[in-house]
Amino acid sequence: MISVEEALTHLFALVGPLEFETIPLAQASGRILAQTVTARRNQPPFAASAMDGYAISGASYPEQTTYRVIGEAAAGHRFHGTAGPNEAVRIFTGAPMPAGTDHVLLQENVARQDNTIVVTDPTNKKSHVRPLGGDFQNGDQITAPRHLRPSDIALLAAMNIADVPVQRRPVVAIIATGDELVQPGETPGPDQIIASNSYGIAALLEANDAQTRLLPIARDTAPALKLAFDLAKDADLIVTIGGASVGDHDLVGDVATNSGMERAFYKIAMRPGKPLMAGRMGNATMIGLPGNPVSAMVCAHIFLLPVIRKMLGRSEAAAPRKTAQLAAPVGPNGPREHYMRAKVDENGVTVFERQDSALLSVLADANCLAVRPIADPARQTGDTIEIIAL
Ligand SMILES: Nc1nc2c(c(=O)[nH]1)N[C@H]1C(S)=C(S)[C@@H](COP(=O)(O)OP(=O)(O)OC[C@H]3O[C@@H](n4cnc5c(N)ncnc54)[C@H](O)[C@@H]3O)O[C@H]1N2
Ligand code: MOO
Repeated sequence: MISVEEALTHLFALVGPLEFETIPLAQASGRILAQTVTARRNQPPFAASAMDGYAISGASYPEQTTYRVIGEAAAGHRFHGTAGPNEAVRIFTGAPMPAGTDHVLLQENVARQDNTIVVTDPTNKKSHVRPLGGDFQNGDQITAPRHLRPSDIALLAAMNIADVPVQRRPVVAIIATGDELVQPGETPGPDQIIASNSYGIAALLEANDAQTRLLPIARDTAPALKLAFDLAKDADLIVTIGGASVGDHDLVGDVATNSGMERAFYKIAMRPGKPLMAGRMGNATMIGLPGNPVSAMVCAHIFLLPVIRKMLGRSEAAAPRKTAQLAAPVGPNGPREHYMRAKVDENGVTVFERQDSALLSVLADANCLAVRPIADPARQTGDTIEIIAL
């Protein structure tokens, strides 16, 4: 058995960043910017009014209190003349500042009669002008890699970048295996249960920028598994669930090898998740997850997500850990690194009593995994422990 750390090193060696693709801006939210992009314009492209009011020359103000209104500038429609020292141009928010002006009197601060305005409140001395390029300038960059949030989409749009280079999302084929499984919504036979892992894992991967394909459930026969691998061969990553252990019906490893998988490792000193396997299969990476529902989900957090992140062009990094204080004692750990279902809140970390890797209800109650090193002794309330957020 190898350590979790060694397994991650093997996995990182199996995958590299995928190529980028160019997609329309409207589809780019949530994607990872793959190439640094450069603004080819200034924003605003002209000095612009920030308020509705009257544009004047600030040099004369506030001594000058009366101005003659000589025209109008609106957003999208500049005033083409030049304002003299005691002249004003009616202006609206977003309009280019007319030649000869550099200051906007708020309309609330003047009284207008016909074509004359009189300043009624000279205390407001702000210019209310947005300088040319005050937001961004020609040549300013958004640096890759970057997870594009809605505010980035707005900035890209303002920069007039209509097509965005983003990292291609890895395609992950998910194969649930087992004679006992039926799909959610179907009627299980007396010895059957509902396939849950594939749905949980697909949800987790989709939330982390992968595209998932849920393949039909593969029965516990070599031809059924072989067919599943054939169907999955165009994926970037093939994830099997179950059939990974040592039972007579655990055929995934053998069939994968017969289908051309070059194994990188099998079995890790981890709990849950011991019978994990991985290797290369044609152009794809294959990861065989254990069937126990919590084992599969925990392995997805600890191994699949870092692999997906590397495929998306991010640096090689294990699931991020934080430290927290125990809110209740925990017993000693055994010979495998233990990822215990736990809850963290303002009182600290409480490790759940029931840690069987079949218990999805316990996993759903957990908001973190408390990580116990190999042979970690019993720990007391207040001791520091590492956790991984779920
Ligand atoms: N003699 C030994 N037995 C087992 C060992 C061992 O070392 N020696 N390891 C145990 C550990 S640890 C695990 S984890 C499991 C993993 O077994 P498999 O990967 O072969 O998984 P299955 O046997 O196919 O299934 C285990 C369990 O999970 C249920 N399952 C499977 N797939 C799904 C799915 N898609 N959705 C929901 N539930 C699923 C399946 O019905 C079984 O109950 O092996 C131990 N045994
Ligand atoms: O290692 Mo198994 O994955 O404990 O349940």
